[in-house]
Amino acid sequence: MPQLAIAKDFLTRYARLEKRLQRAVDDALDKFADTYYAGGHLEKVTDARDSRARTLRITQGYRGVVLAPDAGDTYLLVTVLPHDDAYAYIRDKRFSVNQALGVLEVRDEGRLEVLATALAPAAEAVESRLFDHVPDKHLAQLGIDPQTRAIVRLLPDESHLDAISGMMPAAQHNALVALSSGMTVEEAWAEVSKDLVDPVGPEHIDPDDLATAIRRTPGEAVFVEGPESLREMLDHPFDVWRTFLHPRQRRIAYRPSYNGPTMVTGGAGTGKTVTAVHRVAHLARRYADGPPQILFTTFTTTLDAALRAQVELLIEDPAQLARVDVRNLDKVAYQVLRKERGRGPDFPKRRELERLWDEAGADAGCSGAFLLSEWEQVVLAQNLRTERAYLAARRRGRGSRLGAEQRKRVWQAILAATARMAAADQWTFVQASAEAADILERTGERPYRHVVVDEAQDLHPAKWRLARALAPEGADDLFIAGDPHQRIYDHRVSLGGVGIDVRGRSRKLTVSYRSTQEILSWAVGLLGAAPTTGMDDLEDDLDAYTSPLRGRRPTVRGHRDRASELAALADQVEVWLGQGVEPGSIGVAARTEEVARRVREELAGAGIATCGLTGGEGVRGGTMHSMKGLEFRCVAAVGVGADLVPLEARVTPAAEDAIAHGHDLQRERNLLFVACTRARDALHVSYAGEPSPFLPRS
Ligand SMILES: Nc1ncnc2c1ncn2[C@@H]1O[C@H](COP(=O)(O)OP(=O)(O)OP(=O)(O)O)[C@@H](O)[C@H]1O
Repeated sequence: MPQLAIAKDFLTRYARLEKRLQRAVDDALDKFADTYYAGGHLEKVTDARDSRARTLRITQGYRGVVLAPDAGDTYLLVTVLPHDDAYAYIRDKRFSVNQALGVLEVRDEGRLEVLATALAPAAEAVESRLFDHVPDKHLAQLGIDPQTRAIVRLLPDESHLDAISGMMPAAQHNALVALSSGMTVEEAWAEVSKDLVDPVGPEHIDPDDLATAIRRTPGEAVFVEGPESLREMLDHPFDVWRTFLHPRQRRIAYRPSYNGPTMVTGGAGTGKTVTAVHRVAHLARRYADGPPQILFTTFTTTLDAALRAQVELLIEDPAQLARVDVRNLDKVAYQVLRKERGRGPDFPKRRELERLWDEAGADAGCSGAFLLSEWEQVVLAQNLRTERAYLAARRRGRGSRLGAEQRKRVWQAILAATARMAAADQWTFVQASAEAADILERTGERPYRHVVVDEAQDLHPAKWRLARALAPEGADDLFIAGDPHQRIYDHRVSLGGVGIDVRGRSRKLTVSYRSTQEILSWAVGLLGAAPTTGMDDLEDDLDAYTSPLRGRRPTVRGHRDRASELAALADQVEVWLGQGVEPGSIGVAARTEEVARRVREELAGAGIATCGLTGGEGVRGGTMHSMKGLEFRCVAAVGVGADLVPLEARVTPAAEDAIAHGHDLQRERNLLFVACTRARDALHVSYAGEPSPFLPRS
């Protein structure tokens, strides 16, 4: 049976082609698919470096590159490129099977040859070279083949190793990076083999067996079952994640079962959401009928729609799809309350509630806003039921200190306000979650079997208690995805504190598929040096966080005043639009509503259509908070000056509470990090007056 495989690069390049060219690719593939066992439409190229490489004619100006075996019947669609680039590719690239790992690899042999000649004098000039201490035997054990070894022996230092990363097979480069960082050969092997789909021994590796090598490399190339599944893939080219999960993501998502709550962490864009969506699909396969068994949830309604769209793309079987509820926890709490009480709770506007709380707070000498947040952030967060418990509670992060007498008055005011809310049947969302969790605890009812939580770092403890109570404790009860570096609200939850134990079941993703390395390295600098505590109470770092994507460094521009900053923003947006970036792929973020509004006015004044961050026609604009969970090709972060970032009104003064001050500053840093890491290809940061102290000094 002939076998057809498609490489990730083919799909990602196809996604970026104009519609006209995509149609031409479709036609060429249709013809090819009809007869591909004969290889009839493929063209052999006389000066091809790898005799198995062929071109597939798409149009006069475009070619597909196909790898065709000498014998057998496996074809790999490698990439699709403008005519000359395709021929240059075929002249320079060679494919091989890694002799230690068994995975498919590709190298730019043309450039490596040039480099070897150029490196020879530099290698002569130094006394010792980077890998002098590593015997050939160890290099071979790690899959470094003789050709690569010849170059490796010439490398004077790590900067040269970095420089050849795009030319040599990725797995071999990873092994060398591991060795150069001081690892032993055993440690380096553990590092490079950890993403293997199936462990292999060299004795089982056939250098000519491309089909098996492709099977061992599902993050880069996969077999398609036939023309229909190829069509299906090409119909959704931007959804590369549906097919090409990184082996680590796949292992986490498709592990048959976990014997308790599981957590996935990782920097922005490492595919936590994607992994969670695949986990949902995996769990859904268990159920053919009955009520929904899986809740997929996150903390805002705006993200619900995006998650639902992804789930619908991935789960094709309507019966399985019907077993999944995608909704945020506020809606779930509403349903639990409605079922219990026969009617749903009413959630008045925050301002309205604050007025009610203002009245209750008059005696205690506190504003309604302060009291309301004291209730939600201390009382409901810690589930305090009595005055005694409140008097003894830690009020971490709450700013102003309260003496015992003052606390008693605050407690009384809270009782009075909550009684008035109860009489009017008014609720806050946090309170509804706390109440729903209590109801489930009391009744023992468990509406779901599995709860999958995305953006977990920002859930209020009451919502965690609800999440915990929604599914019975046991295998696969909770699957949690989040990044503590992206905390942008005040909830610093310890999962242990809400009865969720993820010890031994915590996994980390480190490769960013969204932002380029240039954007990522710059953005990590915004986070500062303070250690971050993860949701499991352990320290979390972004040390191994990298991106395979390369691009331009972010630009940072200072301006005299806001008017000139915004005028320059309009120019920048024009440049992006002129480069062919779709308006909806440009996102502009500001720290405050006020600046976000001025941005939209300025762009509209310059004749550029704008809309909110999540929908509509035009360039998208909004606050940094509402950027969470989104992504854009180009991002402009505006107003990143000392006047707005950090936003003084949101930072507890150090004199009042030093710990709260530190937390608030970190949260402001995280917020800027979140906004900047929404960018895939380009990031532009600007300010008026003095720069934000968070910006790296240039
Ligand atoms: N294995 C993969 N191959 C290609 N693209 C991927 C892969 N995994 C994720 N992506 C893409 O990378 C981007 C980021 O993925 P995702 O939103 O899941 O990351 P995240 O870790 O949840 O990000 P954040 O924490 O910033 O919200 C998306 O465009 C997604 O489609």
